[in-house]
Amino acid sequence: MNTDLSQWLIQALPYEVFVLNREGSIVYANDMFLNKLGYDAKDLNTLTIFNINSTVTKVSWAEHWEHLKEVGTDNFKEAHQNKKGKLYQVEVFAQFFSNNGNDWICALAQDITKSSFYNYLMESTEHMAKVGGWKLNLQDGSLIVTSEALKIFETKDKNDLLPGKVIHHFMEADRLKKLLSAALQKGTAYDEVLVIKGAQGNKKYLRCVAEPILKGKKVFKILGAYQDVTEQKTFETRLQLFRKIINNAEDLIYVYNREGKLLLYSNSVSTKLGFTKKELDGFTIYDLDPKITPEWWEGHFDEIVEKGVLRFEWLVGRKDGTKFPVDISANHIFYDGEDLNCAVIRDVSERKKRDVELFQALEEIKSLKTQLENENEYLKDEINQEINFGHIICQSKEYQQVLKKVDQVAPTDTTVLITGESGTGKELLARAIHENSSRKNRPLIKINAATLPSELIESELFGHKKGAFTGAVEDKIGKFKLADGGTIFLDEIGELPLSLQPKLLRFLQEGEFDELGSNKTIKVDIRVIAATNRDLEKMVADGKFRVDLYYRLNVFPIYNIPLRERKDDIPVLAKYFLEKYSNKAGKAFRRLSKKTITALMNYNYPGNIRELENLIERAVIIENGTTLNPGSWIPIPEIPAQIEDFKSLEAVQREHILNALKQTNWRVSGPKGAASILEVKDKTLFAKMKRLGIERQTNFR
Ligand SMILES: Nc1ncnc2c1ncn2[C@@H]1O[C@H](COP(=O)(O)OP(=O)(O)OP(=O)(O)O)[C@@H](O)[C@H]1O
Repeated sequence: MNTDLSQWLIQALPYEVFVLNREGSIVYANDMFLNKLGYDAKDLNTLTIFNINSTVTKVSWAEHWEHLKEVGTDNFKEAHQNKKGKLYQVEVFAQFFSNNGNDWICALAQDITKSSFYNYLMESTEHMAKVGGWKLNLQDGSLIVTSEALKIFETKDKNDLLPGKVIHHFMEADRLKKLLSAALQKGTAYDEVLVIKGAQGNKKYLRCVAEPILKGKKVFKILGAYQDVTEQKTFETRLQLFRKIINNAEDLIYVYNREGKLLLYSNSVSTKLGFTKKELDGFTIYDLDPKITPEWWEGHFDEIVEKGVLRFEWLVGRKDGTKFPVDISANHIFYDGEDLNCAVIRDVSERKKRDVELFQALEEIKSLKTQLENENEYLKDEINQEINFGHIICQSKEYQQVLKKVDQVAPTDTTVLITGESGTGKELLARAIHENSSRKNRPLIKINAATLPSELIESELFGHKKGAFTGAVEDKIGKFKLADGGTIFLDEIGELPLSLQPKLLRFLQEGEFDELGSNKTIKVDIRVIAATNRDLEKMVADGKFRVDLYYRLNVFPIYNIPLRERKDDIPVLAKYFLEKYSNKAGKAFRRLSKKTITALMNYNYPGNIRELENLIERAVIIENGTTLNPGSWIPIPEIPAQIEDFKSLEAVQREHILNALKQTNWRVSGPKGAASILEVKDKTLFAKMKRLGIERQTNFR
């Protein structure tokens, strides 16, 4: 090769060519070298390796020289610096020459800045975006894949990514197979997210994209990419899950900003409150709760921001205007540069209802407990009184008639008035009525108006509140409340003070009363049985008993006949009492002698059965043996029609006139008047009435 040709060749090569001597001086360089580094040919006298590569030192150059001398050639990458100081990357091919005792290194350098930077950039970007590319040439079947694509499939063999093989990485292999064959055969592009299984069995979501390139109608290349979107997908799935949780929540979930605008809400807000989503989308807190003012909201929002979370009770309104109680937990969230209020609202209607029910039940239990305690107290007192009820002894036809009435009225709720002399067994009848009624499992409460001081009767009957009067140091439950559900037995009703009669009347009419010192009306369900040994009709006539009350009580009267009018009962009663007191006293009496019975039958018993009972009790104490014979204890029969039994003339007249007036309904004059019946002049009768103090009791009739 001649010198010109070799010179031309060196200049024409697409490389920077330069020759260096042992000292590192550049003794020759082609134009490309000079141009690239910004030097002239005349600079070659002074230019050294140290000018173009600032990292080379004298020592490293000497080592490099020796190394090349030994190995002959070498290939490496370096950074060259141009005259202005700018660096660029080069790939160098260096060769050691020796000629006539002169040694040189000849180097060929190529600027690789562009290719290496873009490669680096591409690789880093692919890695950051987790995108691996591939290109399939259908002409020769060759496949090019990027290193990131291999990483995604966790393989080193690019052939693993050939269509026939890559499908096996996928969990839905058939899906990808279909997509690939459509791309290969018809040139159909695709962009889908599919799942592969990683080496550790972990799921990876891949976005698979393919872009076929066609020549005419024929597919000749396919460009594609796989992107690992597992993170996004997991995030997305989690987001969907959170959304689902929020939307399925029973609780109402709202997110508001400071202006009160509703930014987000759970489905329950719409379903529970009755607003459409369209309505809610434009809502503010003020639309949802018109009670809220901007000042309140501002203060509330500040408090949430300050405290992080606030819990409180509230009433939430539905679209139809109804409201329900809720527990609210309002949480502060700082999101996207903005303070938000995320409120979780729980409907507590059921709980509140249960609380009220529980409270009511507790109150009921409390009141039942007090009632039971009171009943218990009462019953204890009753037991101490040793009343012998349940043993109604009867043989006479007369008394059987009385008991028949008891049988008839017992099952009803009708008010009963038992009249009769003292000791005839009125209380026994009252108990028999109660025991044979549906109320028998509830108490029979007895109150005797004759045994109580009149000022205490009202509180005893109706109860009082603490402080109702001086001495009322605590609440007292009245007998009426105590008897709720059962029967009240008002013994000696004739003794009830006139002042209290209206209150009893109100109870009989309405079934309600007020406790003393309370304006709360109490309603109870009670059957009333009253008893008296007094002539109530006369008391009415005398203005001592209210006529309206009398009629209310006298719904079903039972007259308890005196013992002298049912003498057939004397033998059986006497035997019953003999056994009772004999047993009690530990005596041996078994029977009464005929004489005793005759003697007992001859007596009239003004004290009725109680008197007979007392007699036998006394006899058992005095006498001994198995048969009770007459003794000092036998009462002497009364002498009938004693002088003191006669009424005065005035009393007889008074009674006679009153009877006539009752007949005429207090009409004195006229053909149907009392004067006409009594065959006296009107004037005479008026005068007599005045003298005898007969006055119509207009307030009761
Ligand atoms: N048929 C009867 N069989 C057995 N004992 C009776 C009978 N009738 C009354 N007694 C008894 O006679 C006594 C007096 O009866 P009770 O107290 O019921 O009379 P009362 O009419 O209510 O008297 P008072 O009007 O004085 O209150 C009681 O011990 C009662 O048990």
